[in-house]
Amino acid sequence: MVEIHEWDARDTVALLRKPTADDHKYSRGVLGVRTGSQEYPGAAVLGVEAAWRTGIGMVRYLGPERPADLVLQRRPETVTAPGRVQAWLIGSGTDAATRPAAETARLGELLQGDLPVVVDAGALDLVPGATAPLVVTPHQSEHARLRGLLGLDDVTPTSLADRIEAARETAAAAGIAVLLKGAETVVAAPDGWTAVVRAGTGWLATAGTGDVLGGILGAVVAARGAQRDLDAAALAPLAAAAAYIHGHAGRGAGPGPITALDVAEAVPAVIDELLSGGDPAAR
Ligand SMILES: NC(=O)C1=CN([C@@H]2O[C@H](COP(=O)(O)OP(=O)(O)OC[C@H]3O[C@@H](n4cnc5c(N)ncnc54)[C@H](OP(=O)(O)O)[C@@H]3O)[C@@H](O)[C@H]2O)[C@@H](O)CC1
Ligand SMILES: Nc1ncnc2c1ncn2[C@@H]1O[C@H](COP(=O)(O)OP(=O)(O)O)[C@@H](O)[C@H]1O
Repeated sequence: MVEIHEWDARDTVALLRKPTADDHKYSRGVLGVRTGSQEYPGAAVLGVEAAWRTGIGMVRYLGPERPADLVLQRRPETVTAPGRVQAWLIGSGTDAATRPAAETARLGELLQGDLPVVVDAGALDLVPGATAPLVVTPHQSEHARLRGLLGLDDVTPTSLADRIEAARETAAAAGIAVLLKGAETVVAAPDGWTAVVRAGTGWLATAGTGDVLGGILGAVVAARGAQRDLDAAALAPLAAAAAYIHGHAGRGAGPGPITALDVAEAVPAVIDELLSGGDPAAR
């Protein structure tokens, strides 16, 4: 019988860290971001906004010019010069079919590196063969495509039990952490550790909320990566924490219709509540 961890507020706060008098921006974590494209520039803005709102020392945005301009308009604190980072976020707002060869080569280097990488959307095709510690964030259709690339059955399971089984199989086969998005988010580590996160609201089913999740997760990983080395097994609980924060930010952004940017803006209140000993699920 597979043990499934029901992820909660206490699990999440255990992975967060309040800045202290000893901190400076590099010790709090630096996230490198290569997201967005000519076709989907907004995804870059959403991910960068969410990363900043999650609480991080620095975000370096190193994507194309059009999204970079929009990112800087929204968040002038974003650094666009290359330099030291502790984690990468790639793929949101990109399409593998139109990705320039130079970008494929650059992403390939990151995926063969030592730093943890959050892989979303249009970079999921690069997962097979990658050796860096990875956490992938597919929705159901992206997960089915990824499984096909990995030589696994191209299934699109719908029941929770089947989604759990599929996510676990993908994680074990590729040696990566898998965050399978949905109303109930499933997180699986390559060693079999599995969690379900039930934190969201149906209002999250709106364009760009997955890009926001990528930014939250990137920031959580970079913050933790600034403290210690992370392997794929260590990335799975961080993914569950990010999904928990994201779901409760979605709830907090409501009660009514919400946009993806609303979700990013609601993240600080969730983190403050968690670090103050509160339980957003009790609201
Ligand atoms: N403002 C911006 O810049 C934004 C940019 N974005 C960027 O757009 C890019 C394309 O991402 P995408 O998810 O729209 O397209 P893609 O994976 O090709 O979908 C193909 C098929 O998959 C399904 N499907 C989709 N979602 C599902 C779900 N949650 N759960 C289950 N199934 C789902 C659905 O199939 P159906 O169910 O209709 O048969 C759909 O037809 C990507 O880079 C992303 O980051 C977006 O984030 C929006 C905001
Ligand atoms: N019905 C729902 N209930 C709760 N959360 C949902 C629901 N539908 C989608 N979500 C969440 O919203 C996000 C959508 O991500 P994604 O499908 O990648 O959208 P996009 O590509 O537009 O950013 C995921 O975090 C997912 O878990």
